[in-house]
Amino acid sequence: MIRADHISKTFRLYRKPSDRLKELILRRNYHSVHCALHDVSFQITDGQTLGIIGQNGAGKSTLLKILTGVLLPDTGDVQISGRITGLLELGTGFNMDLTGLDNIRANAMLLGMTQEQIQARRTAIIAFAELGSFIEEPLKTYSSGMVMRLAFAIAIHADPVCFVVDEALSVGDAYFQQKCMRRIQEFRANGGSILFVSHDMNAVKTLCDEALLLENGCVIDRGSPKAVVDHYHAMFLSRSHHGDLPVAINKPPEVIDTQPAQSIVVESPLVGTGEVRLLKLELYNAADQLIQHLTSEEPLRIVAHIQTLRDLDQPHYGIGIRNRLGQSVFETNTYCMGQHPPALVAGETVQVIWQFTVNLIAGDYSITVGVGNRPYGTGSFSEILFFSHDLTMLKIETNTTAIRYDGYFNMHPSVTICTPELPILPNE
Ligand SMILES: Nc1ncnc2c1ncn2[C@@H]1O[C@H](COP(=O)(O)OP(=O)(O)OP(=O)(O)O)[C@@H](O)[C@H]1O
Repeated sequence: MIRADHISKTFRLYRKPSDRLKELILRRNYHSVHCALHDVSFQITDGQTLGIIGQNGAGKSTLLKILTGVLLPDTGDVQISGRITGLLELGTGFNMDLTGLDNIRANAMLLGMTQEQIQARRTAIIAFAELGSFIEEPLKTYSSGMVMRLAFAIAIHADPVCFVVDEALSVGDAYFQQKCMRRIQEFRANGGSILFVSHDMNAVKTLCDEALLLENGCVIDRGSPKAVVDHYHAMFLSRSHHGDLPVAINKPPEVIDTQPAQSIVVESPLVGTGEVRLLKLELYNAADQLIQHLTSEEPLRIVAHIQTLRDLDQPHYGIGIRNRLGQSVFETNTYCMGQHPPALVAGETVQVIWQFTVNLIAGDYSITVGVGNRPYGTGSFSEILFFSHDLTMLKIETNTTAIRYDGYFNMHPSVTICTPELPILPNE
């Protein structure tokens, strides 16, 4: 179990290195203070995977350094019922002049392993790292991927209670990354906790039990990975908004509304200015019946009734389908489709009708709706008027007449089996 209570950390920033010396000698203030973490508290239980997300400079690395004992907090307390290891600051504790073998001993000691433990694990560490004869060469001859292999092998064999998985893992090649991920899954299955720090939001949604969003050193959200990642995306979306009215970010729903959403008025979308309202969102099958269930491979019609409260000169409409984990399986908008929807005047209502054949594997899906004005680039909007996930639920059932397949979509493959022709022997 890991418990962080009210962790805060500030750094002193000096304009020039000489300012530190001046401050010491002249006893005057030559620094400004930067608060990297402010009153951060959380707990990770055994076997839990906690995702930590946030934009560059949000405070993720500082938090990890405090948890792993590399940095001391100014205030607050960390309690860990064992060892926490990971790839943090790749190469920390390695001596580049020593061989891989010598570094195993030195690094494992730094992690607090006893001589007996090091001796017992040495062979397994060497075997896991797969460095061949390089294990007897100095680390300065290693590539960064090779250093990562050694660091991971030591860290995972140090009997941690919590393992930190961060972007440093991506230094490894695809083969070794997969090997590491398998080992991490094993560690987790055996009750180990994982702190997952990544900018890969799909991985956060897939791997984590819970996520924590850091912004300017503060925890601004914590909850299901899907909801927290939505909040994170909403922050980015709202930054691209340049409309007259400010865009508001609302808390995304934790639970998808499973009631038929024939008449929903979404007053507070995930992101929106309040200038556009979604009055109704309806799902229809081929027989024109309002539905929440559909058989895979059948046509679906989604009708979004949208009202604008102000004039829109270049409105565009977006639609998305997400799976149970909140991963986008399909999304597009009228701008990306090369459409030019007509301008709208204040008070006007439009019906945006989307039609698909749903070639999705059976499961629970949800619908995302967006409305923007004034598109630019490859599909961004100067004004984000309405954007919300999980507005209604769609349950896709297996189509027993379709082929059996695994994955996300039925790609409707065709297959040809060729028998190699017999070689033609040259005439003699
Ligand atoms: N040693 C330091 N001295 C001064 N400021 C620091 C120091 N370490 C971090 N900071 C500052 O603290 C803030 C948080 O940095 P941190 O590295 O924790 O962010 P991060 O969320 O890990 O970012 P990234 O996603 O880019 O890795 C940043 O503004 C950074 O400039």
